[in-house]
Amino acid sequence: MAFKVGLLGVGTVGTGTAQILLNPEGRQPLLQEIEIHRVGVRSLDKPREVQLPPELMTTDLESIVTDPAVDIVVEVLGGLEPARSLILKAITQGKHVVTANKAVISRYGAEIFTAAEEAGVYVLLEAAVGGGIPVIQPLKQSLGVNRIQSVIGIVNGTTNYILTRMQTEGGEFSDILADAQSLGYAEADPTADVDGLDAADKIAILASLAFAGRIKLDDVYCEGIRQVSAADISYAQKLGFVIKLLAFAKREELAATAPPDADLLQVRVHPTLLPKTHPLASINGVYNAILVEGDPIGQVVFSGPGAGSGPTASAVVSDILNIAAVLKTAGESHRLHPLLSCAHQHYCAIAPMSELVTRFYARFLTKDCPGVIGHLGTSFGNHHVSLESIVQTGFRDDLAEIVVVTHDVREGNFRQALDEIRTLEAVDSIPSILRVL
Ligand SMILES: NC(=O)C1=CN([C@@H]2O[C@H](COP(=O)(O)OP(=O)(O)OC[C@H]3O[C@@H](n4cnc5c(N)ncnc54)[C@H](OP(=O)(O)O)[C@@H]3O)[C@@H](O)[C@H]2O)C=CC1
Ligand SMILES: N[C@@H](CC=O)C(=O)O
Ligand code: NA
Repeated sequence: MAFKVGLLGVGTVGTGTAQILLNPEGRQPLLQEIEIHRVGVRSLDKPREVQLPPELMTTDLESIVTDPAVDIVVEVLGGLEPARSLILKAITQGKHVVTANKAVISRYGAEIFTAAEEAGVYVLLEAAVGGGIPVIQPLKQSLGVNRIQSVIGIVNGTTNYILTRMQTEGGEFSDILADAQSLGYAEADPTADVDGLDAADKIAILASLAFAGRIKLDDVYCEGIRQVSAADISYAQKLGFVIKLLAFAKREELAATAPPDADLLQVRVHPTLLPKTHPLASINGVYNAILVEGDPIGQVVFSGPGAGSGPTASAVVSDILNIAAVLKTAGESHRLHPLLSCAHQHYCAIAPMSELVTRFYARFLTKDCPGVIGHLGTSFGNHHVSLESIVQTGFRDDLAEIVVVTHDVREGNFRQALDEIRTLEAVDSIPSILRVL
């Protein structure tokens, strides 16, 4: 029996997917039983890097998801629509779905997984987080017996590539972004990468799996890398840190003033100063890594290429293979495999950022007058913010530049201190505020 795939999209990921499926030799033997039956694209005239028989190609994507011969629909179109509608249509037609689309899953996961459960089909999404890195299935299966405490990851290849190159060669942000686009790492609209939205989609998905509940994307705090300047990268380096865009999902120890709700999660994305010795600090370029901490396993790090054609296709095809394997062994009348399907019902409660307890790095530009450092210290003290270091690092445009690193502090208190500092006559501006791990 051959399993028939309807492939929606032959861009970066679709091309890699077709290349694996068309060249099964030397891989898992079951791949030889999977064939590409139909292929949907936007333009039939576009030159393609993979040779696909022209009679398989169509621009009528709906005809693929309703084709009775198709067993598995692979959605690698990107964007919200028509991807969401086509996934839902495929499900109601009884097709299994494989998708790399974290934007659709993080927004419409509840609707999609409910429909899939009702229809008795799988929706697998290994490629949606960490590209080629196996992390979704390990969270569902191999780590399923653990109580997860935290998931911390570098989950966006484009921004990690940009930050790494800014750090190593001090290049211009826009030139480096253009390189990331030409390498196929960036989203069609790269603001999703740069502004942290892609990482927010991904951590919402990981949090949902790790903490067995649904996550409202609006609850995920999100800051991108636009505000990270060459000056911050350089100061961070001198202080023993690297700057990474980190995504966090954790049962956070909350400040004493927080509501006594033991199950509050922190789910957030922001650039972070990371000690150079931290396991995620050496993850560079398009590489991603996800550090999972659970009981009783302790810490596990998953790392590998987080974007790009071949690596992402590896994850897509592994999902196709998983479905084919289950269908082959279970036959037509199978029930959904509980370690492959997804059936969360309740929504997780997310703690407000004001209750987060973390260290901060802040850079101030001030008039160069006596007592400024003292005034800053007093304002921080007024709001119970204890400082680890405060140094005048030099001058910028005739203004004194002062860099502060705090001890652990409740974010709400730190923000109040900054509000007071902004009113100080000597303070010109606060160009950077970054959290420190
Ligand atoms: N690129 C990467 O490294 C990674 C991407 N992903 C995800 O994979 C998905 C695909 O990304 P990627 O391959 O980079 O995207 P591309 O833009 O490279 O490819 C998109 C493909 O879908 C087709 N397509 C898009 N919209 C339509 C439409 N309305 N009708 C018909 N065809 C359409 C395009 O057709 P045509 O070729 O004719 O224009 C193209 O073949 C996204 O969800 C992305 O987030 C996940 C992990 C990594
Ligand atoms: N644009 C994304 C692609 C993979 O998900 C990234 O840069 O990580
Ligand atoms: Na993955």
